[in-house]
Amino acid sequence: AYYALNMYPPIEPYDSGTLKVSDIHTLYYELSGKKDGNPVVFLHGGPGGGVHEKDRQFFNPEKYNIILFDQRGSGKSTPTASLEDNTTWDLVKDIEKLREHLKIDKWNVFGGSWGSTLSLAYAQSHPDRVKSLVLRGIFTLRKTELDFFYQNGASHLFPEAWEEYIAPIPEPERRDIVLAYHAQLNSVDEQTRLTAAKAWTKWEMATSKLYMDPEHIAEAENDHFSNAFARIENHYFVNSGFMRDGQLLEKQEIDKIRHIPTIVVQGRYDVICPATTAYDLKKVWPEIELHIIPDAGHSSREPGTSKKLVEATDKFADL
Ligand SMILES: CNCC(=O)c1nnc(C(C)(C)C)o1
Repeated sequence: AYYALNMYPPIEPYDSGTLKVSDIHTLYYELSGKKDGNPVVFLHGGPGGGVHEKDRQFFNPEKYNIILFDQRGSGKSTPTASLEDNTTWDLVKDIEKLREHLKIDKWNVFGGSWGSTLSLAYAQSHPDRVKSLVLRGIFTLRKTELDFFYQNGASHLFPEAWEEYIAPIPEPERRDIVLAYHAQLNSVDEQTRLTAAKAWTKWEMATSKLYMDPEHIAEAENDHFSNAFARIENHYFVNSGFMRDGQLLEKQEIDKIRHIPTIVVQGRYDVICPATTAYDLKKVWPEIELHIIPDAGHSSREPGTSKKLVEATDKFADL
């Protein structure tokens, strides 16, 4: 329950809406907490993961105006799972469109996993709009990062789940599993797409916590969630996030955001976004506060991680 994770109690939005951001894409967003409070925008993971009602609970609702939205093709945004006009830089533009739509000048940014990737890309593109950054499970989509989780690395720690993940891929295609999945996730045959989407998603859900969580794993059985999550993640990964390898960690990029108060929370046993990337970020950006949680994996909702994330948002609540 939320108190065991040191999170704030469940709350309902005080408002929600949709925002048309391109010829085909419309975003779903929702506002919670204090209407005229300190604004914070939550950038969800995946990409393609969508927001979850529990994501509102990382923030003090008496202090923050909490803004959650589903990125292109994710969650309640439409068209679901669409890969058209769906790139990192389209999402960065969407965040600015949402900020202007909500008449916000500057805001705090919170993101984990892919959400940390997008937070860094957004801050480096619009540093003057970012009051603070709280990042979890640092992910910068370098080839080494993708290879570790999707080709050869995490597979050594979760051999049972790995066997299920590679099952849909014929042996000869296993030398590039992400590419092989791209073919199946974009197949003309709907059943092929769905089978691949569930196997892809189950691999991530099975490995996201220090202790495997059957309830979390069962979320992969949700067709709508898995289809969007798998198709959009795979699309971004085969395109290397539409960035140069290591771009977000380049000194010239970090110099643009070095002044922004930033707290990073990283699980020691995160096998999806291993701690080495958070450490590389710290080496190029020593000004950040880096907390490595000794008994956590990748998920935002493991006790040590959620406690530290709430401490971080409490620290920035009056900025
Ligand atoms: C490689 N993807 C990591 C990521 O962004 C992620 N992992 N789990 C999630 C959800 C919480 C959205 C399922 O996102």
